[in-house]
Amino acid sequence: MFSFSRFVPRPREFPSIALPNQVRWSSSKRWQARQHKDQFTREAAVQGLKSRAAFKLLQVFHLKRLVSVPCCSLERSAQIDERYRIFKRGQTVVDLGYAPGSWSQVAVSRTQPSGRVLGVDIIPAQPPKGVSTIQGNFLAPEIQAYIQEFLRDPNRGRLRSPGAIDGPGMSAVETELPGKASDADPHTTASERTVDVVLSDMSAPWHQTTGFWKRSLSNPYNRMMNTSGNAFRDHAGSMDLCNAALDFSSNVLRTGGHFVCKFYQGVEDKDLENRLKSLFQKVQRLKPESSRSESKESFFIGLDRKP
Ligand SMILES: C[S@@+](CC[C@H](N)C(=O)[O-])C[C@H]1O[C@@H](n2cnc3c(N)ncnc32)[C@H](O)[C@@H]1O
Repeated sequence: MFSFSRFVPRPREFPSIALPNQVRWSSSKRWQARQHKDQFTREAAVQGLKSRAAFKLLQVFHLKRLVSVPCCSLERSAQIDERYRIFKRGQTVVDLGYAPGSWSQVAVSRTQPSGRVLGVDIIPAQPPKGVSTIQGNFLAPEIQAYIQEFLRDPNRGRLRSPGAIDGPGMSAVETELPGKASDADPHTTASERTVDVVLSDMSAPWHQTTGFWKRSLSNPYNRMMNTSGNAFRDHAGSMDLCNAALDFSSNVLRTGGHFVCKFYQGVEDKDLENRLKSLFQKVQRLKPESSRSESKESFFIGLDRKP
């Protein structure tokens, strides 16, 4: 149930800098050339993953356990998970900013056959098999209320028949544009918290500058940029998104549940880390190998939500 007409990008909060066409063109060419050479991009294509971002998630979890996994297959990393049990079968995982969907693919592969994975994104995208999705701005209270309503029913979005995601042509379990929901409930009781893992790879979508001719649902990167190139702006935007993801987690995450968020480093990340420490037994800050060294991108992982 996608509708481009209902898609309203988050308003730009800072004035844009107009770039001459040539500059835009050459940076886009550089991006394409770099993607082509990158080992994680190639490996993601070989493994049928929606993007190279999958390796960031795999490595963040494995780094936490001090296991070195330079560029491993989903199968190999599943063996490592078997030992450490970060994801488990049957779990509920919420993937905030899921598009194009490689983190959700990892989550589905770990939680199937009885798990459920809910992806939320502001942009329309073709969800990976086995993933339910809600399209909307996560920062909007009515979207969060809708997500919470979805999660409250523990069977909603769960695969109906085990093994169904392997069937040809099967796509999302449910895909929705939100209708009406009551306001987000900031005071959920422990028994109402149904989520085992919250993932957030959200980064503020800045307005598109190239690739307007593409209209492919499965390649949303051609319509949205994820960083602005301005370190302060990226940091400030990521702090808003991470803090919102953390507030949401405190409402929906079970005791013992886990949280991962990507952020862009800057002056406020220590405050975020302290907030994480008040909710989780263990908190780590990680920079996996697959995260480009020149970027200020980093990850927090919060393990074992306190009661
Ligand atoms: C780096 S991409 C995520 C990649 C994804 N983890 C994967 O594995 O394919 C960041 C996503 O966050 C989404 N996003 C950013 N701000 C958002 C918001 N306020 N609400 C929902 N999604 C948002 C963007 O649209 C974009 O698709």
